[in-house]
Amino acid sequence: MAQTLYDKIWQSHVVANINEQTDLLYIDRHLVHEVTSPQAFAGLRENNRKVRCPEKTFATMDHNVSTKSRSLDAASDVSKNQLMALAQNCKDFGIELYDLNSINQGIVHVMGPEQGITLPGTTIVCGDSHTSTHGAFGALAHGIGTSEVEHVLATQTLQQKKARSLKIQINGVLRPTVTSKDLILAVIGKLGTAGGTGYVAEFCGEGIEALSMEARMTLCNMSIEMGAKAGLIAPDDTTFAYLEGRPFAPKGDDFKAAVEYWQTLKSDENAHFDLVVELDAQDIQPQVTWGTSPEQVIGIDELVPNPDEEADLIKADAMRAALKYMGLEAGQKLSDAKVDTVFIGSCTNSRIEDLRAAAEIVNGKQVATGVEALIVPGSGLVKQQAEQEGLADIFKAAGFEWREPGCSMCLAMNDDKLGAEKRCASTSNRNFEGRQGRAGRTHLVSPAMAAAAAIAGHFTDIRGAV
Ligand SMILES: CC(C)[C@H](C(=O)O)[C@@H](O)C(=O)O
Ligand code: SF4
Repeated sequence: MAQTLYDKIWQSHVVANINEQTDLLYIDRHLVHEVTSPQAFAGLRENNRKVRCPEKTFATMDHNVSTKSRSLDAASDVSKNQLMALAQNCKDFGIELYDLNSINQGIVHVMGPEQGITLPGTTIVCGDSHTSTHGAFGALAHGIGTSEVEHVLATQTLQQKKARSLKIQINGVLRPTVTSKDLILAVIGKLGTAGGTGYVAEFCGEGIEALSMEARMTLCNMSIEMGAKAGLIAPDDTTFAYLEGRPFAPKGDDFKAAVEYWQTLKSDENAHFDLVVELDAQDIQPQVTWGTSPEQVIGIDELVPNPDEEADLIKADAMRAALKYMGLEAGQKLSDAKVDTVFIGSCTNSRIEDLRAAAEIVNGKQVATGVEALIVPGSGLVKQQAEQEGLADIFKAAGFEWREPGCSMCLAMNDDKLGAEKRCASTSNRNFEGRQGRAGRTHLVSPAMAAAAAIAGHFTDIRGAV
């Protein structure tokens, strides 16, 4: 029977059938960060258990770290305790940890692919919802809860119920300056934040094949924001080229053999999908969210929608609440809203290509007066590369702050908080109330759109700007 990519990965990882819908799956890679792991390790200790496969478990410090300094002491007391607990747990259980002294330290979803830990056809879990990022490599990757973290640490397996399959086909290629961030925002705008609930979404078509690995990661990263369990993209030559030579990727003949297998990892031509959605890449323009949910999004040349014109009364109420919180009026142009803060970072958009795209806009210009703008690279390696390429100098000369890697203002667990009622152009993935700081107003955009907002002091249409 014709199989989807999801079916293939699933089938090759079944350890046991639990019941008709549920299987016990083998987990190839387990990524760990400081926020969702302490109780899991405590559980192991209580039951006198070991980590089953420490060599398949990788940890990094990201959510709580200060981005102003690489010293642990720069973190708040609560954060420092959590970071120190992670260090102790990794030491006690024999797990590789990229701590603040390591150049490999960074946001867990930037670090995994960068190290070649993320490989096609593998199952990957992490106590973090944006684990979906790794699906860009054709890995079945999703977030898990803390009790599941403990289960995977102890057994290297996980009970899972098979999801339905969703195919998102992108016809044609994106226009210049339109990125995969705009594409996924447009998809979420179309399907809604619950549109993917109960599904694993496979992205395919010409528009996907043309994307770089970085762009594919951005896309899969946000598939969780439409409710999907995971995002998937079939691996191809772009994937293999990215992986070759990475520290944990297979080497030499092993790599060749792996590529042969990886080439089989695609949905068969007649594979059945439970739902199929098609989009035309050429129709997509740079996107900006106007509300407090990623689905509340418009193209840069559209007007903020009017709740009075929304037939669904519940939706209309949510729109009114969002407009109030965001300090916006129905019918206004987003380009008229003054931006106070610009955040370029997060596991969605803090990779080298993202920084290159932002630098291209910024080069030779100045951040608008009164705008606070920060760049937080996704990892030590991204930071180093950006410095070597001269990007850091471009940003610093323009008036951006150039920070140390971490999650930072994506969720403001450290000192990087958006001020109350401040408007932020952010390259992150969530614009919920208070996400970046109490009463802060988040607009999700691509790195180039964020960079342009920093220079202009408001949102602008970047088409034709580069
Ligand atoms: C802290 C963690 C549990 C959380 C997540 O799972 O997504 C965080 O990464 C986020 O983005 O909100
Ligand atoms: S960067 Fe943001 S979305 Fe990504 S893992 Fe960190 S907090 Fe979560």
